[in-house]
Amino acid sequence: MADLRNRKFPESPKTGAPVSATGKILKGEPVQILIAQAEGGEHKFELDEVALESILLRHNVKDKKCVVVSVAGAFRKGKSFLLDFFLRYLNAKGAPDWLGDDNSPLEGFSWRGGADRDTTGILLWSEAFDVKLPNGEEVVVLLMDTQGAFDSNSTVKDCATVFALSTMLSSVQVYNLMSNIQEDDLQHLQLFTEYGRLAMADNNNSKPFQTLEFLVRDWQYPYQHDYGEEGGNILLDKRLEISDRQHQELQQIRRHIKSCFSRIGCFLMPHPGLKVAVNPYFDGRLKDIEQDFKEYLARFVPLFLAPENLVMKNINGGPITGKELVEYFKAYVKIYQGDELPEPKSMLQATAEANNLAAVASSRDLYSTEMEKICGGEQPFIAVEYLAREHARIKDQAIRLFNSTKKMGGDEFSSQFNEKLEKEIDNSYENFVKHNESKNIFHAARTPATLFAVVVITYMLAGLLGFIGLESLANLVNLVMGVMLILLLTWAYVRYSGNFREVGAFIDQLAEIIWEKGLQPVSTQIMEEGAKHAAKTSLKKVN
Ligand SMILES: Nc1nc2c(ncn2[C@@H]2O[C@H](COP(=O)(O)OP(=O)(O)OP(=O)(O)O)[C@@H](O)[C@H]2O)c(=O)[nH]1
Ligand SMILES: [Mg+2]
Repeated sequence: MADLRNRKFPESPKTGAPVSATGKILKGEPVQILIAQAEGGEHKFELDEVALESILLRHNVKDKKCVVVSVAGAFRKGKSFLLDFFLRYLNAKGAPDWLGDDNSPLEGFSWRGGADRDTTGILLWSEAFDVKLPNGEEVVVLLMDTQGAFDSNSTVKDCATVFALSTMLSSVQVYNLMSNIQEDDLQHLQLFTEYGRLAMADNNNSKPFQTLEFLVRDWQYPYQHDYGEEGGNILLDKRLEISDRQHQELQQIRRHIKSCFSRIGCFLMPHPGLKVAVNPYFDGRLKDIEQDFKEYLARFVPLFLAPENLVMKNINGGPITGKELVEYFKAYVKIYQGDELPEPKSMLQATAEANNLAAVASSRDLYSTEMEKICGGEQPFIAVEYLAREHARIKDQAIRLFNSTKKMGGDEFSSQFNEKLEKEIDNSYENFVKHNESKNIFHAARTPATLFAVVVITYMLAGLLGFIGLESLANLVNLVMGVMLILLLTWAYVRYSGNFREVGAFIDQLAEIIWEKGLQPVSTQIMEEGAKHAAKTSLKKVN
């Protein structure tokens, strides 16, 4: 594919179409605008702004309203192949034999046989097609090809990003499905559109996206529902029907899909024949395609591309020009490159995570309830060692409950939740310890007791110093006593009123320092001396 980054399109003076270096007018080519990158296991998408602007900022596009038709769905299901017929229709400019001759190979967006994915990221056709609406207004039509979902190289996030971006930026999204509309197709649609809706600023309650067309390829039951639009809509009504008898989950999927799109339709396509499906040398020529398929293709394409059926791209209720579309592309891609959106996950991973989180929550509840019984608000202070022993016992009980709860995802997956549980339990143990401490009246009375002791000591010291004539020193000690008294009264006021709590905390800290550095060593010393003295006296008595 041409590298548009380093290439500048000079414009043809007459038509505005890009011209090659040799001056020959190009019919157009697929241009990669969203590039999928996988580096060291990390998947990212990057917008090629130069390539995008080379299409949308051309003078015949930038100020015109745009119609954007995209095809999305699982990989290897003929999306690019179909888009090449869209190209033929637009190139024919209304000619009735637009399907072309029997022997021309099908060209345009890259398509091919084989089991491995072909298209990656998002591509636009380099030419925006000028179309005149029945009311005389000129608009441009853009075609968008997308990376197929669910191939073995893409994560759920990759698939969701491509689908969401193409839905947000197109006016018609063709949801390309094989054989039938299955429940998993609806589930994926729900996941992907929700990922898109999250990224869009929700200015009003209107539906965020425009037209969604379910295109069922290789429809095998025409005897039940006819090929084409009519049969498709009957099938669609059946699949999207909501009834009270349905499970809530099924009802919710259907409600979600209906709430996302302004219009939803369905078309049943016949099988194109074995040459298309399995012949490795098939190059897209019409003579190798079944008549039925060609007939219904000729009905399907104009449903979206005939001038009277075009749907203009609208965002926030207004039509969008090429210039504005560039800005929306940039803004939306940036959202998906950032971290603010939650990561879409596979069904198993999401379920396993929910199971594990629920198990963590019930084990944590068990821990809290049992610990509350031992040292909760109503319970008196208990010895620290006893509390630690009980904590170990109940924590063990909670972890055993977590391990014995049935969870999806396997042991390795659970181990990170086990760690989370342990961390949460340890945190709440710290709180229980603090709470228990606060019930210890000796601890609670430490500040007033310390301050009071200092007041008494300074009072006696001041008296003594006055008695031996050291008046100035006695005054200094009196000053200290006064400060301590003020601190004591302030502390009492803070505790009583609950105001100025930071002042209270400061006094507590000060008292703690006085206790630890001054009173506690002295009192320990006195106690030790006292004990020694008592031991000596009792020894003398015995002798
Ligand atoms: N069975 C069947 N095969 C089709 C149909 N249309 C195209 N094909 C074949 O499907 C194969 C894949 O076509 P592509 O257009 O490359 O498919 P794609 O969905 O774009 O694939 P990716 O780009 O890998 O996502 C080709 O061999 C086509 O011949 C169809 O309606 N039914
Ligand atoms: Mg493709």
